[in-house]
Amino acid sequence: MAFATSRLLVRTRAHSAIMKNRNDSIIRASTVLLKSQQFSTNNDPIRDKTVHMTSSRGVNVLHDPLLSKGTAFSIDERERLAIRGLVPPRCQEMDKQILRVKHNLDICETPLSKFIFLAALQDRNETLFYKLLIEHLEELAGIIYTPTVGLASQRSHSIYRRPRGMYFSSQDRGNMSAMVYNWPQDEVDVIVVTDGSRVLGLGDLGANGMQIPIGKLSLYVAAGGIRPRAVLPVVLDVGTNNEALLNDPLYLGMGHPRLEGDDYYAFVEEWITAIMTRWPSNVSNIITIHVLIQFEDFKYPHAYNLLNKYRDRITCFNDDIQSTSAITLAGILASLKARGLAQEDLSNERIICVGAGSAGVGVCEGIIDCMVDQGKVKTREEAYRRIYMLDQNGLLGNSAVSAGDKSRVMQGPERPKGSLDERQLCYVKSDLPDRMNLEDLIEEVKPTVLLGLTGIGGVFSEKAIRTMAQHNEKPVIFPLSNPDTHAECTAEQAFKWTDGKAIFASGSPFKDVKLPNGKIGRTNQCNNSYSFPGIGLGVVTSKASRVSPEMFLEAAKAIADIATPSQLKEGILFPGVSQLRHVSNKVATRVCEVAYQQGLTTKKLKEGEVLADLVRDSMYDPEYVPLVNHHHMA
Ligand SMILES: O=C([O-])CC(=O)C(=O)O
Ligand SMILES: [Mg+2]
Repeated sequence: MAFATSRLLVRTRAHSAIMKNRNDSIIRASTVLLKSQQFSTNNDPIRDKTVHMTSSRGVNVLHDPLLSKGTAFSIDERERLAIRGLVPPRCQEMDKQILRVKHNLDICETPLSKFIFLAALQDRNETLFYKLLIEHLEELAGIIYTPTVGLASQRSHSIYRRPRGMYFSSQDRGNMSAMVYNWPQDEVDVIVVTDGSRVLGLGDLGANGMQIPIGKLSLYVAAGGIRPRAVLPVVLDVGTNNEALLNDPLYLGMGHPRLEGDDYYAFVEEWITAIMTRWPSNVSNIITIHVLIQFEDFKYPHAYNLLNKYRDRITCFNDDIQSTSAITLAGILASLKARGLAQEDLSNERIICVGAGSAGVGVCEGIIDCMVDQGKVKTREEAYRRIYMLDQNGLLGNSAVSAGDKSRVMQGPERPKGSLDERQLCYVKSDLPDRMNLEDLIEEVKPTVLLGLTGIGGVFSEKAIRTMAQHNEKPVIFPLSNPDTHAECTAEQAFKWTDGKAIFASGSPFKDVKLPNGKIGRTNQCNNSYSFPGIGLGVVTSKASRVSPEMFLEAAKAIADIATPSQLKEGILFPGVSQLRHVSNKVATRVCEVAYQQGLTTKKLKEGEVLADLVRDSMYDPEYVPLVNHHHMA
């Protein structure tokens, strides 16, 4: 493949370009980082690190979560930042602080109370929050991210404490280009934005959807090494159609039905224009300040329409369509190896995808891209024949659309219910009974892989899964909807109904299952958290101007290559969530290579510089650095 042959050359060029970028970004940073030895930092516990220059003093330092160290300020710092006497006398090191916060977290009785505790910690001291998160990533990802973030989103208005991120609402139309200057950071690397219209598999949660960008960006920092001060969570509050929220006096979003049609797209356009003015992306190859926009949890078909509208204009991607696709493809590729097959056998698979929304269609497009890339199918049409897609009415068949009738291919609410758009149309199977149900379809086509992207808990019936097991030595069962309560089946069910033969992956975490024969049924978390942090890190590090489909394809291959043969044999497809930083590093390196290969960045690399090292070195590590006040310097 082309990427492989030129990788060496790309490495050297890419590296020097990125070094220059880093220097540029350090110089233009509003808060300047300098070597500590250049200043008198007498008795500072931390030497040989950078210092952080700030214009803040006194309580403003203590109450800024990006600056605060809680009880860890040194005597020197207390003096020069005018906080002497404002904190308890003992200077405590971070490991002691970690002991305290972990203990306080452990005595929280419910996942939701842990969520609230962690949010409060993040609002007090981000460095400590990220240290704790990284040290206990596997345990805490399930709190700040799926599944608990789902519950926190549903309750967001009643557990509200402090604001985080930015809200743009229907009453802000005409003002967004001024509002963006209310955000205090001049440098933003990643924005995650949602309109709250399809929060995980939970549907329309309006402005409560804010918890999702916050959670995703926490993973961007913890797993992807993006700097905490360079992330911005955003909600576009265009109203909600959720009656319960509209009638709830505590709800904090706009109390009207969603804007749709032209009003909706004009709203998003105004927001994008405001963002691009405040943090311009690449302008005709002259790379200026750069921001990556991740669209998150937009309902179908808005998710696709926005992606298609902006993907060639700005640096953006849609997480549910593209990163879910990358990780699911990685799971299927790894499962081929786990079944003793080669990754190149993908085109021989028969795949059923239950769910035809943004995630379902996105996942299948990624699989098709890979089949075409492997060259075993001649055309995309041939690849489409390997995938059977169902929506809530069964197999996509003739009745939903009289094939070729483009007049029915419409977007948005105007589209007649039950009809398909041009993306879903590709999967219509005219040679099978129309609207066949899942069980009959499995019996008929004997699929090797069963994917669930419906958002509806329990749609994989016992009969469906048992039939999968009849036809496969190792049936691949991926109930991918989030959170766990919306998974198409549980891990217990998948292993029980396949007599322990399943290769299992879910969107939200499930515990391994003890099988009656004493063996362990291994569960895998096939969640886009394996892909988006690394893709973002790669784009930010390489300063790529666009996020290309090849980046997702290469990310999938990189992730599929991580599990060892013995892990694969046991049914382990990915390393555990505790290894996310390692996975992100690998993904980001591959993404950088693609960026250089495709000419999506113009920065030069120095001779001999290695891209993988550069990615690793650019990752944020939560450690306290000495704080110095501008006035003190003068
Ligand atoms: O957030 C997650 O766990 C995965 C995701 O993007 C979704 O389900 O919408
Ligand atoms: Mg999502």
